[in-house]
Amino acid sequence: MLELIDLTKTYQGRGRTVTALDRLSLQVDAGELVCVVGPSGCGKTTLLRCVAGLLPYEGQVRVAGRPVTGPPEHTAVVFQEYGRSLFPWLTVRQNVELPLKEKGLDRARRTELVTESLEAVGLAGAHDAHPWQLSGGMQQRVAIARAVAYEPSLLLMDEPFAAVDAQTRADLEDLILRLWQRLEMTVLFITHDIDEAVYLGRRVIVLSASPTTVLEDLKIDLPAERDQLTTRSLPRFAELRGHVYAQIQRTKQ
Ligand SMILES: Nc1ncnc2c1ncn2[C@@H]1O[C@H](COP(=O)(O)OP(=O)(O)OP(=O)(O)O)[C@@H](O)[C@H]1O
Repeated sequence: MLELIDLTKTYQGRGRTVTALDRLSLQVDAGELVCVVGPSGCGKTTLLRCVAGLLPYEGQVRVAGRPVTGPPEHTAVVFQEYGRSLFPWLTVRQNVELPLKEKGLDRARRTELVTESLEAVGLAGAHDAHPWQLSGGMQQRVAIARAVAYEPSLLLMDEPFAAVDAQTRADLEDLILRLWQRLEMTVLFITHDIDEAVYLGRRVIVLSASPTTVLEDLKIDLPAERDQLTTRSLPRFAELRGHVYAQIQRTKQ
């Protein structure tokens, strides 16, 4: 589904060249949920933006076999800044519906998808609210509803829960797990939170410090059914998070 081969990204500016990604290779199969972690500034956002077709790059990025030269088809992105990703002058319903109009779906199908997705994220009663009338966690739910209503085969998430409180974050993590299982999407989830990566991911990709490449591709051998309390108290969970933590510390030395 997703293939990165020798992906390299350099930023040029004011006489300075930053190599954010250095011949990074990675493969994600259809239907996988893969988390990417790494030290601050290592290029996680850069990686996601290359895959989303928002940045030029060197090397190869392919989604469903096609080279990425712009936003790939059947792909949705959820960013960290929910405040900036929703249109404040549109209602919740209109925000979720907009990409469906662009996709050319008829009104009946759009209504069906908007209703279903808002229900799935627990916002069935908020259709006519404006984003600024909602809490941060609710706004991020709208952004998630908008992404899943689009019925993407690839969902890209860039630290989507970094700005919400711990309780909301746990709820949103479980929401993503449910939606992923139900909709059979491929999910690439960027986070700086090691616990979150181990809890959500079936694989965790640990990135090195800049110039960045893949330091480890770790299979998360926890039971498939995850639960905030049970999963996080498993000895294996503690082992895996300790291992990833040590790897990231090592990259900082
Ligand atoms: N537009 C830009 N121009 C120049 N350098 C940039 C630009 N965007 C990012 N960089 C540099 O590229 C590197 C990777 O940045 P990026 O934002 O992708 O990292 P990150 O891992 O997502 O960071 P964080 O964990 O802090 O969110 C950093 O050294 C950053 O300074």
